[in-house]
Amino acid sequence: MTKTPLLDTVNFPADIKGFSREQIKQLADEVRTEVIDAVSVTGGHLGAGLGVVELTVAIHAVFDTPDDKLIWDVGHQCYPHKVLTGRRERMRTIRKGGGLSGFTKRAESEYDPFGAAHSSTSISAGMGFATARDLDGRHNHIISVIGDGSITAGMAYEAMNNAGATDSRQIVILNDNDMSIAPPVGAMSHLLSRTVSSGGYQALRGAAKSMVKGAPRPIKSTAKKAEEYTRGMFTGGTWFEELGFFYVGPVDGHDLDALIPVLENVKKMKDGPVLVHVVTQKGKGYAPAENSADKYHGVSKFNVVTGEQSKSVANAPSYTKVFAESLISEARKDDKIVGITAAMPGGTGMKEFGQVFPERMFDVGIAEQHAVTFAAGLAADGYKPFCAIYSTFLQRGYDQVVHDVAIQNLPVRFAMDRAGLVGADGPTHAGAFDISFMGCLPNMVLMAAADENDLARMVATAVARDDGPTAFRYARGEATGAGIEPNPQPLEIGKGRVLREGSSIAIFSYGTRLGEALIAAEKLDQLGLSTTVADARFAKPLDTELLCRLADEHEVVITIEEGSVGGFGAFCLHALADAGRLDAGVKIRTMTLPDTFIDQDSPELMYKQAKLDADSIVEKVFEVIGRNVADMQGLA
Ligand SMILES: Cc1ncc(C[n+]2csc(CCOP(=O)(O)OP(=O)(O)O)c2C)c(N)n1
Ligand SMILES: CC(=O)[C@@H](O)[C@H](O)COP(=O)(O)O
Ligand SMILES: [Mg+2]
Repeated sequence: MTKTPLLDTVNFPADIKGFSREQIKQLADEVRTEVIDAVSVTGGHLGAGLGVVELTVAIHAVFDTPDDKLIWDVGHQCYPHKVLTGRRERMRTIRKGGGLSGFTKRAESEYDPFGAAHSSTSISAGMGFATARDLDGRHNHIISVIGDGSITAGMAYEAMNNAGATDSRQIVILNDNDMSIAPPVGAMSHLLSRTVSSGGYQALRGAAKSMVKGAPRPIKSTAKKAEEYTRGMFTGGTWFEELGFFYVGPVDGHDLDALIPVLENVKKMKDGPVLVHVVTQKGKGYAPAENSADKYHGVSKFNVVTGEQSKSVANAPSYTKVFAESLISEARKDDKIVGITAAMPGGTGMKEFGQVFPERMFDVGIAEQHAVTFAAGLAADGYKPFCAIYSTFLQRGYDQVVHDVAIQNLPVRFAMDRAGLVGADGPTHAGAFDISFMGCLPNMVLMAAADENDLARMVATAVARDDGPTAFRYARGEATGAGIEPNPQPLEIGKGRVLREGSSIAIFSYGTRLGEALIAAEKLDQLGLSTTVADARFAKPLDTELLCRLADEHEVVITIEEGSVGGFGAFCLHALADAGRLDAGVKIRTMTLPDTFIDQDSPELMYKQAKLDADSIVEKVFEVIGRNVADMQGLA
């Protein structure tokens, strides 16, 4: 007998109330189908969401969102949550310009009480909500859902350490799918694996419902403590119990007959933090995802029937690939070179490096703070660590960059991928600030690659620099197609390059806006404004000699960068001021990312919105010389 579709009747979680257990199971199946279909059209994060379909439906069925606060860690798994919270109709706009965010976002829905995208924040945020509730005398529930990868990051422990010492009710659901983006690493992962593979868990699986049926806070009787430890020894919960959490689990996260009673009982618990250990499968319910190594963590558009993903035609290698191959080439000549990643071997290219040098590649888990100081320790003892962390995620380890690397002047090399705007991941992932936050540090050498050849040379430059820290940034995606010279040589530190000589306008570029600068120069030439284009290559030390020459020999100087205010342009202004060039009245303008956060779109459209494209450069020049394009066209 065909079942009446239920998802069409569910706009918000309140519509699930009153559903029978069988209807809830059917709804979960329909949500899974909906997510697969939507992501096949949009691309995006798939595996994580498929793994929490049942958990999402169960949470919304048992708890009363949005009064009960549901906080997703990272938020890449929130697509089922968005389907059930009034956003089903917009799912096919996800990660598109003007569309839904690919992560949870406060501004988007009252069902998203806290935004995410960077991992491991949910328990801290949850404790904030729980404390506010307690201070207000309210009684709503706070539920944080954090993955087994995300719980390896330091701030998750900071939060558990704090929460575990209070009696404030907070529910932490540990979504354990034995995956990060890559297979998980570290002792916590081993602990959780032991838990789930233990005979105790297997034996308890059938008893999950009764395990906490009406379970009050553990009576501190010997018998009860013995039972707790027994359970803990079987199920690994002891570690969490010792931190002050009432541990429940492991529970099969796809078995709604186990999950719902557990959550209903947890909901009745009266005081203190509870950790519910839920075991799920990333990619669950979609064979191409279940059978893939990365469980379809992040996908492009795909054929639902075959699972085959659409491939974009690349005319040039990605910057990531150029970095990986350059580092491998350098490491063949120098056995002191080691590579470090914080749970992103694939995205950073460290996976390729590790395939060639398995004993010299270290994946430390989602632990950027640790990654930086781990690298500092290696550098202090004679190694050449390349710490490959996306610009945005390096923000998580910034004090370690200052305190453990820069102050001690240790030769750590920072490979900052995803510099600038990154497109679909939006503002949380933009590499917008590293020029500012790295360039202000004494001892730091800071570079930006404008093409693949310069990236290869910057890797060589970083290898060669042993007398202090070096950082270099490069963009997400495809390089320019300029090619790479054989045996790329180190750059002369602090020296830029001039790509075209003019006499009226000078564009001083840092990073991959160089391409737009060259296009703008052609346009300006045609309009009678002879234009020089120079690539700074270094934001620190700045090529002050070249900059002063540009200021002395041109009417207008424009600086441009894929970074926030307070970066390359600011450094240029400092240098010109100190060299007395500003007294001389040179007309200088700095083109940076706007002092706002830019929502997701294609990178091209985002840079147009940021006014960092060729037409905007031309516009800026005309603004400075007080003419409009029409006048000048008359001159050309
Ligand atoms: C601070 C930070 N570092 C790295 C990332 C990149 N990242 C996104 S999801 C993910 C893996 C998360 O694993 P887990 O929490 O287990 O979630 P799952 O994908 O398995 O559901 C990583 C490393 C991030 N979002 N934030
Ligand atoms: C959710 C998350 O933070 C990662 O999956 C990130 O989206 C990867 O970014 P790239 O696609 O640029 O590697
Ligand atoms: Mg996981």
